[in-house]
Amino acid sequence: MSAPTNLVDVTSTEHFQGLLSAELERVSLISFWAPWAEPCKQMNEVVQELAKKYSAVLVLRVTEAESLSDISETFEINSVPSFVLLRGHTLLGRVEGADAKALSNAVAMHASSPTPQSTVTSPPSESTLTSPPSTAETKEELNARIRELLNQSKVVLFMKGSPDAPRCGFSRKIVALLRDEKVEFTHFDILTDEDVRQGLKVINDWPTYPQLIVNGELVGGLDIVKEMAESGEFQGLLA
Ligand SMILES: N[C@@H](CCC(=O)N[C@@H](CS)C(=O)NCC(=O)O)C(=O)O
Repeated sequence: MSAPTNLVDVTSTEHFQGLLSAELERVSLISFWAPWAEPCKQMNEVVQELAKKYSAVLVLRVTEAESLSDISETFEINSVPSFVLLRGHTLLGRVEGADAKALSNAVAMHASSPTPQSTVTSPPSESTLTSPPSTAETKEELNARIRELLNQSKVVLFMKGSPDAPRCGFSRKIVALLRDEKVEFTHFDILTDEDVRQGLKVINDWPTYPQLIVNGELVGGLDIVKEMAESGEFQGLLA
């Protein structure tokens, strides 16, 4: 039996990011599984059936492996099987354990419609051709707002969630690092504002979060800050 084309085995973090970022409006089901875990076998079949039934949903299988541990950590996966539903990068829901019914219900709730879906995109409706409502923020206004956020304090962390309740493993790690280094910082939760989330990526030419800002300028994400802290360069930057 050939696998449906919307069912993809993730091979690396970059592969995963690329697939998710390709269509930010698409619903994805991420299946975290391991070949050694018996309950995953049965759930793999359920996942395959769901992929067939909802061809508009992108189904990504993440096998438990060191090379993919960043992905599991981001979604705070502690056991397999576990499932996460996203729209683009936004979390819609999660199901833990081999609960076929809960998984089917969750997918049914968020998937727009079962297959067959037309692959032809319908022409934009009239309303999408008109200019945005006057209340919408212009690009200039958004950029000005982002500039203010960048300069709200000497050290600003753009992260997912808050320092006390991070919603991504990378954000959690950078908060721990800043706390270890006894750095005072303010934060902005990019999950609360999609415009800032996407706009800041462009301004800083940096595709991911966390983003650490010192004196209004991007220092980097977790990897860069970690390296700088290890070499002592980071402490110098704050002096
Ligand atoms: N290696 C990166 C990891 C950060 C990362 O991959 N973040 C992802 C997942 S949390 C991200 O922000 N993706 C874009 C988005 O969610 O908008 C770092 O050093 O900061």
